[in-house]
Amino acid sequence: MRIYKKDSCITFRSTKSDFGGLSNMAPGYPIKINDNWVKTAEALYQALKYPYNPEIQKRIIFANSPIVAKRISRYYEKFERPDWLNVRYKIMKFCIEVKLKQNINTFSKVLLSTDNLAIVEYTNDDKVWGAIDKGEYYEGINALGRLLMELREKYRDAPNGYFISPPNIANVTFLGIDLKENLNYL
Ligand SMILES: Nc1nc(O)c(N)c(N[C@@H]2O[C@H](COP(=O)(O)O)[C@@H](O)[C@H]2O)n1
Repeated sequence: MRIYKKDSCITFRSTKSDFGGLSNMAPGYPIKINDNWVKTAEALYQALKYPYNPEIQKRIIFANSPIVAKRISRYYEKFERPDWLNVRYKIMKFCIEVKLKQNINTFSKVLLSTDNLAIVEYTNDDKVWGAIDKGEYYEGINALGRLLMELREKYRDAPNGYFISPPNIANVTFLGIDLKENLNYL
């Protein structure tokens, strides 16, 4: 669990706020995977919970909004890959890396606009991906904020040499295509 003093971090929550582009729910950062457009990083992340079920993946990525994509995903929870809790951080890292790779000008601008401040996803109740309000500070694992900070450093260190690779885990499959073998989305 981490503590973030309010005066030394930037937060995001609503996709319409100043740093809203950092949210996985933010529109305007589409991702193309092997001829299939995925509207948000959230939809890609949710779809990758179901590598063995392309039909569920399609329902998720064709959802009208990322919130609905997440809701549909939750509905099919019992079909989630069994190792999901062990691989979810690597999958999330991959999703935001691809988001940056394919939206390099726009997303890098939002990311770099955070300077060196801590990035925190402020939530009401999700102390895993974000952090909750504790008065003068936020408290949570803030996994998404931390992955975004890592990504910011990686990109800032080598803006012209920003390369990514698929996660080093089994079964990263999207609509029947193994993303570790077919790399044309990179
Ligand atoms: N719908 C929603 N409301 C919030 O307040 C949130 N903080 C989030 N978080 C995002 O949901 C994703 C994680 O989903 P799982 O719980 O692992 O299915 C991730 O993108 C969080 O940033 N969502």
